Amino acid sequence: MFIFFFRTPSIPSPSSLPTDHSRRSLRTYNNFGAAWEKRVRSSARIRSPNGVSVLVTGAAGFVGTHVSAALKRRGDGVLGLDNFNDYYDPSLKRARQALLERTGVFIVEGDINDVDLLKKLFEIVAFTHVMHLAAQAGVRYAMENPGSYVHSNIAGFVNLLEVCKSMNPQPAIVWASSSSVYGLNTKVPFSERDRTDQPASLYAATKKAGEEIAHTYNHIYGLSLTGLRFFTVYGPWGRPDMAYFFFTRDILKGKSIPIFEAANHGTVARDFTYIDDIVRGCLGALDTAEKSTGSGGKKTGPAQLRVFNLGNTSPVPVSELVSILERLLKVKAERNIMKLPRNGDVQFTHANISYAQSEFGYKPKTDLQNGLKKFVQWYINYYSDGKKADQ
Ligand SMILES: NC(=O)c1ccc[n+]([C@@H]2O[C@H](COP(=O)([O-])OP(=O)(O)OC[C@H]3O[C@@H](n4cnc5c(N)ncnc54)[C@H](O)[C@@H]3O)[C@@H](O)[C@H]2O)c1
Ligand SMILES: O=C(O)[C@H]1O[C@H](OP(=O)(O)OP(=O)(O)OC[C@H]2O[C@@H](n3ccc(=O)[nH]c3=O)[C@H](O)[C@@H]2O)[C@H](O)[C@@H](O)[C@@H]1O
Repeated sequence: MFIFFFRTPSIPSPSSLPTDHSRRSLRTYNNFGAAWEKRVRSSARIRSPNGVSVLVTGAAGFVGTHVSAALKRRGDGVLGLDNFNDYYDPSLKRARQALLERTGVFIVEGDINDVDLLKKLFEIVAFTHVMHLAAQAGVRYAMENPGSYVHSNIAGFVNLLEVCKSMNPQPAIVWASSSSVYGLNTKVPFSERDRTDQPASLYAATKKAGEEIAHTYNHIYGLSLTGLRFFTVYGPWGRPDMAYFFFTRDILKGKSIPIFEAANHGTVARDFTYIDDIVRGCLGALDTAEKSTGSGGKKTGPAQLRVFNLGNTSPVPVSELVSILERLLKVKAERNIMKLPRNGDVQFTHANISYAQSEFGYKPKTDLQNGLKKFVQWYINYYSDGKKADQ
């Protein structure tokens, strides 16, 4: 029996989303006017004595919004860049944009593949850092739209690095890799020294490729590069394509939810990590990033190259995630236990975070129960007024 205690929200399911991520040209974005340049400058203005100026790519995304807001709060100059693609409900990205605008962060609408736009942004602002979070995320969608992963995670990353390497001075770059690079690795907890040559999805393969590409640009051009392997991040303003988000929606709708199980009733588990912990990790990585050592495409000495796990260190079975949601939502889920399909998912993840702990004191503080409580509160509040719920 299902108990509905408020209006059931409805958001699009990932499978119904369009697969074409348009590549609009620079001109269609309405960039480059005097008013636009003024907004760019104002957003990137440093407001505290030790502040830095950061270009945040993927700023209208889940992690990008939280990181941009945190940087702005402490007085850094922050400029966002996002192409607002329709992988999931773009109105959620617009709502995050509105939230950031209220704090003084401007998001330029554009693609990281647009070299002219990137150069223009660096011409206006001498960014000290790039927080690169723009990517095609999601492990399962890679089977539907592989090209979008190549476009954003490989071509887009290379484009961004090409522009950064030719700057004088070059910015330091902190960017999002993924726990998915551990792929079929069975040694737990996952350490940065473990093998990452068995990706289970094209998404993971593009993130692993990103780590190798980072090595090349560090080696040849002296770019300072820090990759962050996030572990299944969740929280308010999250991503509708992720299980905790659409499980919430479907439990409330009374729709059955597919829960994956490994062979012989093996547990599928994730090291779910709360967004505030990830934000602290991102800022720690940024604050300890050393300067790049090149300028105008020429390296003058060795530069920093790092990769960190940012996880929670306590994996939780997906069935337990569902039980927590049931308690928080006060609704019983209709569970459809399914064999883990070969769809890009791995059976479990578990982070060893000692490296991030030693380098910048990373220490996750929020357990899944408390983190989901905050997510559910946000979800109910966000969708309760009928806001764009039926797209
Ligand atoms: N959320 C997680 O659990 C998780 C885990 C591991 C790694 N990551 C990585 O962290 C980063 C942020 O993830 P998220 O969860 O916030 O995802 P997200 O999809 O919410 O954010 C990514 C943003 O980048 C934008 N974008 C995509 N391609 C672009 C392009 N070519 N040009 C400009 N903008 C583009 C999207 O519109 C989106 O707003 C991604 O690199 C993702 O791969 C996320
Ligand atoms: O940590 C990471 O690197 C990755 O974390 C998440 O990927 P994932 O852990 O697969 O997160 P979800 O898609 O939310 O899945 C969470 C769990 O639910 C399970 N699941 C998912 C979907 C479903 O229908 N049923 C189900 O049981 C998955 O097998 C997985 O164990 C993000 O979606 C990726 O972008 C990110 O790179």
